[in-house]
Amino acid sequence: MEKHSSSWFNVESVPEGYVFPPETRPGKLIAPLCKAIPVIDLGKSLGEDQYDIIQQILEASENFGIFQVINHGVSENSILDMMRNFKEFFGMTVEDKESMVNKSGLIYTSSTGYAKDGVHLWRENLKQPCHPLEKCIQLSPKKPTIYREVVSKYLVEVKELSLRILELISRGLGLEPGFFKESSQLQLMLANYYPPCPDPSLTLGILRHCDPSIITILLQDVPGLQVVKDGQWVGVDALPSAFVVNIGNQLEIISNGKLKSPEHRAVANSTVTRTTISTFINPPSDCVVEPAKALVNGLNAPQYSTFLYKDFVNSYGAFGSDTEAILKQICEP
Ligand SMILES: O=C(O)CCC(=O)C(=O)O
Ligand SMILES: [Fe+2]
Repeated sequence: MEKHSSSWFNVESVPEGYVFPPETRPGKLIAPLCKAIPVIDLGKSLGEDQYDIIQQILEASENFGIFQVINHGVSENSILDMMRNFKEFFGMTVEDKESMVNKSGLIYTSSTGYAKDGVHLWRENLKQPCHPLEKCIQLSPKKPTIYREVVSKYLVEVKELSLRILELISRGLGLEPGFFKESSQLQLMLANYYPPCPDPSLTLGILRHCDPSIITILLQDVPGLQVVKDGQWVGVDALPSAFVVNIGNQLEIISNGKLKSPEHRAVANSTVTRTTISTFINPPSDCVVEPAKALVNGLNAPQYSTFLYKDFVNSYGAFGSDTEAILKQICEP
């Protein structure tokens, strides 16, 4: 077991335990920021442009599986406070951070304590369960002092945004209003902290994966998120006050493969710290997941079988983040 240090990343070269094999590391090739990923103005989704916004969301979800939203209704203060809160949280000593999270469900992971296939990720992270929110917040860190107030306000606002986007998607797919009510009940938040890295071509902040959620709403302060588009890694720009919306595996399945859940990863950079907050909208564990009946007919055979969400999640133990293997095992029709 390596010894925890409050500054594992203050090094001149990348320690051996953080170097990924050539086939998984980012390498020297820079993934260009992809300007074609749509930026959708949700401010227009309430008025007469609603139909147009729904089409933009569906098109982006089919072509990229990812898009950004602006004028989304989450307050500027909430966004700034969240970033401030988590920069302060991750700036504390490892001992302080660890002392605050020995509560059920709340998990702090320093990079030194966690290895994926024997290699450490270039990040620290904090997993914050959110359901039910009032109870989870009572078990949240007390430091920074703004933590509980800021995080609970943000989560309420982001939940509202997530449900709004799902409602637009259900209309676009031709499903009945409230279609996602049951499958979108559980919120889960991850705060990620990627310090500057002496050689980002060798390391990874998060390995290539698809999110096992319905959708994910990501806040990022600087670029570092990459998605696979037409077989190539491309970067997702960090726009001020925008959210990145990611289609999760479950939504791909419910839409019978019409909407795509993109493979993505996070890379570090050599100059600045990157902080991101992922908020996942997940089904409850006993939720039955399957292609929506309205989308399956004589011309459109089901692409996936019916399964329980918990079986999908539990298969991560056996398959890691190999989504193809999970889909084959759990939901091949
Ligand atoms: O930090 C990022 O850019 C990506 C985070 C992510 O993919 C996740 O939390 O699932
Ligand atoms: Fe992700």
